[in-house]
Parts: sequence; structure tokens; C-alpha cells
Amino acid sequence: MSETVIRASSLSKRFGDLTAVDGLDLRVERAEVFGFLGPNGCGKSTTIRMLCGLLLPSAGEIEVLGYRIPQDAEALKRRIGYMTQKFSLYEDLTVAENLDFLASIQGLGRAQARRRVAELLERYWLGDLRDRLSGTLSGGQKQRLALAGAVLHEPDLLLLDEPTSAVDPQSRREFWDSLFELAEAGTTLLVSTHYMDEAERCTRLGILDSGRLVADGSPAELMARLPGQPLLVECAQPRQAQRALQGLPAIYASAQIGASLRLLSATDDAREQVERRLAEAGVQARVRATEANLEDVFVAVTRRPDIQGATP
Ligand SMILES: Nc1ncnc2c1ncn2[C@@H]1O[C@H](COP(=O)(O)OP(=O)(O)OP(=O)(O)O)[C@@H](O)[C@H]1O
Repeated sequence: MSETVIRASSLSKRFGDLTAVDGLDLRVERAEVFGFLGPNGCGKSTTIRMLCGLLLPSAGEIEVLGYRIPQDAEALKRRIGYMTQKFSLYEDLTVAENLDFLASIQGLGRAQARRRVAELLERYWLGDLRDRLSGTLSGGQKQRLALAGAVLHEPDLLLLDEPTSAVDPQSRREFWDSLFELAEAGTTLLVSTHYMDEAERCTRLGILDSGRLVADGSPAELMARLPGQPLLVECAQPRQAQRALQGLPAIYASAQIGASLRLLSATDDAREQVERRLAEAGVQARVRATEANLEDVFVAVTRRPDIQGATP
């Protein structure tokens, strides 16, 4: 049976005149890997910080692991792990000292701390680095240490705010393997990201735009819900094709991907319209429908009215 771990209703946060989070409703179930997506400044970090009890909401209700937030934030802290892109490590302490220090803050007993630190050094390939000052670690190594620190007290919920933005693709993959290992063991994960390959791996996604939840569902559901089918225009001169298609009302987004042009439209006869316009402009091209991907979904739900043509 599913168990709701995060429940937020009508959650808002205002900073002066700016509404950073605007009437957000959110539910995350146990052991989900919930991905939080959205353009820069849409309110992801602000939401995560409110869910952790680090920031007071301006309005709305939050319940996390059965605790009412902000009232029970102190008790919640013992049950959650929080990690941001900055990794919050003590750079002049060694790897092992960082973990020992966190263990003492978390109130782990000495024997338990020793056992847990040894276990995490091994699990996150930090054993050989245990005596290195953490300030001298690479980005990927720092990330592994930060994750070890965030799960030291075996939290039931991990909130990760863009944890992979400073590391290479291989480290990102390894990091995601570690996240799935945690989810398999029953940990619930909420992770914000700008990477579509990471979003695709989540069990469910919430897309935020200007502080509002504009899409919520599994990656497959969101792709299936995209109105119309994306079109690919293959031609020798994609820039020329893009110029010819500018202002065509049927197309609400276009982007050059390699040597072709990817178009989004919600209109049934978009393909014919595109072919006609290209022929009129004398652009030789092949136009074909293609499968939707998550980037299409992202573009469709977060598009700005002033830079688009038609509305799906
Ligand atoms: N303490 C603060 N005081 C004033 N404005 C703030 C504060 N924290 C965040 N904001 C503003 O609130 C909005 C949402 O910011 P937030 O950091 O939550 O976005 P985000 O989705 O995490 O962005 P990014 O993807 O760039 O990390 C932004 O306009 C930001 O400038």
C-alpha cells in the first residue's frame, strides 16, 4: 500500500513583492524517486527548503513523514537528509573527519558512528581518500562524500537540490545508481535537476514554472499527454528552414538539434503546413513525425507566451 511521505497544499512563499512559490499542491509517496524540474528561478530550491523546515512558508500546509512543518521541523530533521549543489563540506577537515563530525551532530553513539562511517566510506568508494582534506577532492568525490554525509543517520527521506550540477556524466551515472540503491531500500527521494536524462529516470516528475506546478506524472505519462506529435525537419540548411517557419502559427517551439530542426505543434495538420511553408520558401527538406521526449514536455509546459506562436 502506498504511503504519502510529502503532502503540501496551497503552499506559497513570498519574498517582498515576488511570489517564488504560488499555491503549490504536492504529494510524494514512499520510495518514489520524485524529480523536480523547472526553469531557473521557478521556485524549486525554495520549495525544497520549506519542505525541510529551513524556510517558513507564507501560506499553506506541509506534512512530511507525518510531521507538521514548520511546527515539528526539529523532529523531522532526524528523519531527513538534505544535500545541495554546494555540498556543504568542511574543506579543512579530512573525509573521515567530516563524517565523524556529522555523526556527532546527528547524535550517533561512538560505536554506531564508527560502524556507519566505515560502511559509508566503503559504499561510496571513499576508503582510499579517508585521510585527504575534503577541500582537495574532485567534484565527483565531494559529491560522494556529501551523499555519505546526507545518509549517515539513515534518513527515510532524502531531499537533493541539484546534486549533480557540478560533476561529469560518469559521476552523475554513478550517483544515480546510488540513489536507486537507496530507493530500493525504502528511502524516498525528491531530487531537483536540469538534466533530462536524469528526469527520465525518475518514477514521477513535477514540473514547476513561476512557482506553480504545471505538470505532474511519470515520464511516460507526461510524454503521452503532450498534445500533437513533434516533427523533425531534415535538410541541408536547418537555419534557413527555421527562418522560413518563423511565425507559422501551428508551431509553438522550434530548436535546431544537430543537422535537423525539431518542431512542436498541437495542430493536426502541422506537418502539411510546415511542408507547404518550406516549399514556398524554396527550402528542400524532409519532414517527419517523431516520438515525444521529456525535453518536448518541458518546453511545452514552461513556454513563455511572448516567445511562442500557437497555444496547444
Ligand atoms: N531569500 C530570498 N530572498 C529574496 N528572493 C529570493 C530568496 N530566495 C529565492 N528568491 C527568489 O525566488 C525565486 C525562486 O528561487 P529558487 O532558488 O527557489 O529557484 P530555483 O527553481 O531553485 O532556481 P534554479 O534552478 O536557478 O536553482 C527566484 O526569483 C529567487 O531570486
